[in-house]
Amino acid sequence: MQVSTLTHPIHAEGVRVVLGDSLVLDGVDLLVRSGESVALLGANGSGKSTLVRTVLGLLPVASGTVTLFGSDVTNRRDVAWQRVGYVPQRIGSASGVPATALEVVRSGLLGPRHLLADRGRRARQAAMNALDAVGLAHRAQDHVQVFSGGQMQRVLIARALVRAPELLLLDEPLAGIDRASRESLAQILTDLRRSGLTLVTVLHEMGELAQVVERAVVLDEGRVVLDAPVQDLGADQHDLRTVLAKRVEDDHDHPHAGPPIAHHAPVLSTRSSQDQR
Ligand SMILES: Nc1ncnc2c1ncn2[C@@H]1O[C@H](COP(=O)(O)OP(=O)(O)OP(=O)(O)O)[C@@H](O)[C@H]1O
Repeated sequence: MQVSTLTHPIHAEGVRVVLGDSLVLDGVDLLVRSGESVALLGANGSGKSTLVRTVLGLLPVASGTVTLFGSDVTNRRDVAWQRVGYVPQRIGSASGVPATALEVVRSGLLGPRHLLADRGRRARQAAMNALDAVGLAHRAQDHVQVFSGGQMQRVLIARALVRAPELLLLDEPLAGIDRASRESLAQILTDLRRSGLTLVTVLHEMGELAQVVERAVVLDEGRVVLDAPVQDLGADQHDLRTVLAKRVEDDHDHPHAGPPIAHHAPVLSTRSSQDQR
């Protein structure tokens, strides 16, 4: 049976976003189906975070449409926000008022319709379950100020998971964390994916998340220049510059084959995210 496109977790069509004097997104199409794991890749300033924030209805759309689970994000009251979790680019663990991991995760239940939901045993249990999903239940009462970058990232994921979303968007979850934490994060996201969660992850490069991602959407200067299953990218999928250069060659040889690509290879950093921060 064919599922109506209206119910897809994300459906963006022809999205243009202007910030200041800049056209930051220029006709972006993005369809994310239920259960998919999609990486948004691209160089610094290519528009990845802007696309995520636009999908979340946080930025005005100059033209085009964005729907979340079939509801236009510009009509915020219509959107089923409890179905959507968002993990922003990592905030420093030392910032903000002192709070335990449990308190940070419970804050994920706050919101106009959840004013009372942060109290009581049910909320505590939901927060503990979310901490358990990221392997931090045993640190529930510890202050996040003492957490490492990787542990803080896991707390922020738990905060997004506490409402049991169906779609989780993560902005640069690997940035600035050590290798062991990146591997642990990859395992957590693998488990979440197996549980049926739809994942959209902003990345500079796939790195440890290569096994979690099934589709790569590459942005360059506000446009989608590649949208392809990861398995089609070949063995050298970690080096996107090589992949994209090859795609351009293939496109030249077989102009009608494969997904649409740009006529120039976008410059993508091959350095790790850590190097860039
Ligand atoms: N509020 C703003 N006003 C003007 N320009 C902006 C604004 N926010 C972002 N931009 C510009 O939009 C472009 C895309 O930024 P964006 O943060 O979406 O890129 P990105 O791909 O996520 O990059 P990074 O990996 O560095 O986070 C950049 O050139 C940036 O300078």
